[in-house]
Amino acid sequence: MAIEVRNVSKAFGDFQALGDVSVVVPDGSLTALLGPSGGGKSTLLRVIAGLETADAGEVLFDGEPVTGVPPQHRDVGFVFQHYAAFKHMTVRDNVAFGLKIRKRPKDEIATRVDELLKLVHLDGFAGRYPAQLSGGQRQRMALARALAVEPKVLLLDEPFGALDAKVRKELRDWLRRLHDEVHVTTVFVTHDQEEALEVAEQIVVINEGRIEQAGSPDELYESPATPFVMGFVGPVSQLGDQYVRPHDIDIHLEPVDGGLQAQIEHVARVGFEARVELHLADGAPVSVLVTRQQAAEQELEAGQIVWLRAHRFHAFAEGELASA
Ligand SMILES: Nc1ncnc2c1ncn2[C@@H]1O[C@H](COP(=O)(O)OP(=O)(O)OP(=O)(O)O)[C@@H](O)[C@H]1O
Repeated sequence: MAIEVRNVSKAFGDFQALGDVSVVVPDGSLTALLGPSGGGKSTLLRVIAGLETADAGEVLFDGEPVTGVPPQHRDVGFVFQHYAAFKHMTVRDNVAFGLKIRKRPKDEIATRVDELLKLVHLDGFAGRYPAQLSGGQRQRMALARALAVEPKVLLLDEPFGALDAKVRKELRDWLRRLHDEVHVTTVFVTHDQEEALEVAEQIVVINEGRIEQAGSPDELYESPATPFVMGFVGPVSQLGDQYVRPHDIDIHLEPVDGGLQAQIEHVARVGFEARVELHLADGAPVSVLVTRQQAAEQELEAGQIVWLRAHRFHAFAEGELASA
């Protein structure tokens, strides 16, 4: 199901959490709402779910306004960061819950729950209780439970936020594969740019209640609309009025046309790359990524004076860099 958010505003008291937000989530897509804490991501997700009412604007599901439709009638599955499982119920019963209250036939429930447990790789865990699962397994159970009633939309609010880095990474890959299998329109909230870039087909960058940019991971990385987006989706340095990715800067040992003089502070060799930290004449820090081979050929070392010139850069009329 396609979702359209049209000119939605939402204030809490005199605080504007969302200001005239418009965004389209294509049918069957996997979309990330990405941005810093307090930017309005959860509020937007909750407005889509019907858990918050917008002050102005509307949400449309497949072209139909859903204003006034309560959450339970919106056909959405919802998973939060801290998933509240029924502790006294087994994994099987937790997943079956939505189907039971919809009074589906018993054998249909059994078949569907088996399918879902397999889908989330918990087939061996049906008889366990939530307390006997790891955090990652519990979130997978939450997803199975949300998927059980075949929602048209899956809304995930930092579903892996409370888990450690390694488990998050596993679940990310898993969510991506799951989406390839079931294709339900999915919107997930994250403040982690790597998570958004790796998992999502579309990323909506939200900051201070406004949409900075919506696009594919490549579009955001290659053609950021604002300095905020550029800084939020990847490392960036400023050379005069140019915003530059570290791998788009060339280091020259002699002065070059348009080159800026800089001094090397530190050279760190990481894998097959070398990260060169420098500062410009005015003291501004710059980070450059070169191949290890280039660092060796140029004999780059701390203290050295070099000249920097970008072979690719972005310039913006206005705006400030995000500090991600
Ligand atoms: N029920 C509420 N009452 C008052 N203020 C609220 C309420 N819900 C959210 N806010 C405020 O609205 C702003 C946006 O909150 P929201 O949760 O949407 O941000 P977020 O981008 O999801 O941030 P986070 O990543 O920290 O969850 C925040 O400043 C928050 O304090």
